[in-house]
Amino acid sequence: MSHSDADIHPTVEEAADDIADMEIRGAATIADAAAGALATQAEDSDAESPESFRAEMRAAGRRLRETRPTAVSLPNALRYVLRGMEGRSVPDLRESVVESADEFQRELGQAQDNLGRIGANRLRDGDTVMTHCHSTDALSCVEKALDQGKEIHAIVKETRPRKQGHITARWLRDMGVPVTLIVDNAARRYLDQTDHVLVGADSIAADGSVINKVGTSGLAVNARERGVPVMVAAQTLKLHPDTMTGHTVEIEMRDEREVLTLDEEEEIGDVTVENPAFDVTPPRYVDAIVTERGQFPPESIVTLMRELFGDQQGGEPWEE
Ligand SMILES: O=C(COP(=O)(O)O)[C@H](O)[C@H](O)COP(=O)(O)O
Repeated sequence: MSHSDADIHPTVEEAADDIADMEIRGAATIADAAAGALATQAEDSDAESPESFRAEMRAAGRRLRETRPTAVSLPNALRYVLRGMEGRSVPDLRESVVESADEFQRELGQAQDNLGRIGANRLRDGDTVMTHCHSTDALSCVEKALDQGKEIHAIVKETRPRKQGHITARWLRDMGVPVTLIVDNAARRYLDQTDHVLVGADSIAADGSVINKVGTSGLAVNARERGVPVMVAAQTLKLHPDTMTGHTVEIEMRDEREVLTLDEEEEIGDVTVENPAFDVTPPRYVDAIVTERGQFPPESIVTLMRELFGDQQGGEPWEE
């Protein structure tokens, strides 16, 4: 690496590209990768002064931050690691970043395990869950239920346009769960055979709204109409601190080519394609948000947010 103040490590560039291209995807996995990339930036830095080290870390943080806007786990991870940066010399700063990234990654894994155990208690022996997209937090609940000796079945929504349902189907098969894969449009029909809708979250807002893969809100409304409870598995890393002061969560709009190929467009003719990646499920359609700190009705999540973020003031650590 050269000695310029804002040198971004190739590992950070690669992680940022992979997050933007969804080679690395899912809120928890994105956060884990971002923390790991910051640790590499720190470890390999040849900055000669504390100022240039800090400038490098901020530049790396900004590069990662700009990849995808909706999953708050990403800025929450960057805040955790960069706020842990302390020391007066480059070696001290380096050590603090590496330690803080390590601690973040350990806590993330631990939170997912704890959340899984709490969520598993909602599932009974023989239950069928319906999933949407691919959520490691949601699958942790199924895994822990299996550990408790329960038999669980899954109806897995394909999840157009990227078909993350295929990843979920593979993970569940690896756990030994019988899987029925359905197209998204069949979900309402199969709710009659479903005991729980089980999804993850990219962000949870202060009013208890759940921001998750587009299609989650329609599924939740249908589930309410059919009397099927909706369970959202989301570790506290998914709580969005800015929403406590009235900010809304930005919904990522992705490339139209995920929906319509060039060949298809040539056949149809010129049309406008909209491809929002996420949507907002209002709290009244959600029965429980399961976190590593316990399960909450969505309306009361703000209390937990105040406890966790109440004292956080000031600018973003990658902008300072
Ligand atoms: O919506 C998605 C992934 O969207 P994308 O595929 O566009 O990233 C997942 O449900 C959440 O990120 C939660 O996942 P996890 O529980 O693993 O954090």
